[in-house]
Amino acid sequence: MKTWIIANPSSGTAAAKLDRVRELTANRPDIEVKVTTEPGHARALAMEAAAQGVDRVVAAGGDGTIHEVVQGLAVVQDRPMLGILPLGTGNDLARTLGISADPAEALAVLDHGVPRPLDLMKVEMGGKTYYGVNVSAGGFSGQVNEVLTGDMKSTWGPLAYVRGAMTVLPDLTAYRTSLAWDDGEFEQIDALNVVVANGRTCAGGVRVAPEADPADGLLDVVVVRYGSLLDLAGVATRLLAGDYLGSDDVSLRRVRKVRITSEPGMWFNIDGELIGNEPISFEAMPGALTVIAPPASTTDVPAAA
Ligand SMILES: Nc1ncnc2c1ncn2[C@@H]1O[C@H](COP(=O)(O)OP(=O)(O)OP(=O)(O)O)[C@@H](O)[C@H]1O
Repeated sequence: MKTWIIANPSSGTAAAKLDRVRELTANRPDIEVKVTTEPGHARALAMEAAAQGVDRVVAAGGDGTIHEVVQGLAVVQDRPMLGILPLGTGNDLARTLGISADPAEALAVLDHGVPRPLDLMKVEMGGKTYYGVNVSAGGFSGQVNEVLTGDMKSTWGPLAYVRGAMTVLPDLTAYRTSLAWDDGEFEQIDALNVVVANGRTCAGGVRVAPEADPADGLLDVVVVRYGSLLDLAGVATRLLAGDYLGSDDVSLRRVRKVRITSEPGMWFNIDGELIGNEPISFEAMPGALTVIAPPASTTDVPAAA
């Protein structure tokens, strides 16, 4: 079986781990390591792999790298299987799938793991199409994303999100939000944040969709209502503890499709990459990819550990 590892040398922990990956794969003629040279390169390499009949494409990097690889795989006809080798800061999709951040353990999954279906999210905004694989968030999360700099990420690591949230808190916005659900039903909510999730965590382990199943063919849509600051502090605490779905300010709906418009326009990110603040629509692509996951993947249990 032919495997390409597409590695992003600028991902959070690549400097420390990439040489180890090279070492571990040196005697494997079936595995080629391709190192990206610029943003967008991982997408092109994933498409090239498909064109050359490569069986498995391993995204070696963080969620941004997996996102780029997926942009390539989503648009080809014969999709290679996806593998994941976590070299990022947050590595959130790997957490959901139970893939270790240790290179030797993650590589072992390629030999001993099992192919599992993985849904994608087809996202449309401003006439452009994107494919999300982990989590898309708008509103408060988008505002945090806007203030996050590369420096903040390297200084704070997984805590960068909390640092960013502190910067944004004084500017909390109530978004008059319209949600059109797949059955045509329509809802209006004053929202602080909207999360559309395939995976369970973002920003390095924050459990924004603790019950999401990336193989159920559905999107978990979590809406946090705009409330008093006191309530929001409660939601934030419960969010970090992974039980915010129990809050009266938070609702979860599992759907195939949702279209979201808001006033003012919410800034949305997809898998951590900021895309814009125009109306946005999401549609699940059930089992669009096959991912190689550990035999006992965390998606077998209803909530993340
Ligand atoms: N060779 C490269 N040089 C510079 N940037 C790159 C290169 N290849 C990819 N990128 C960019 O790096 C960013 C992705 O980083 P990635 O998400 O993998 O790491 P991270 O931010 O440390 O991890 P995480 O998202 O899990 O916290 C993407 O925006 C991608 O476009």
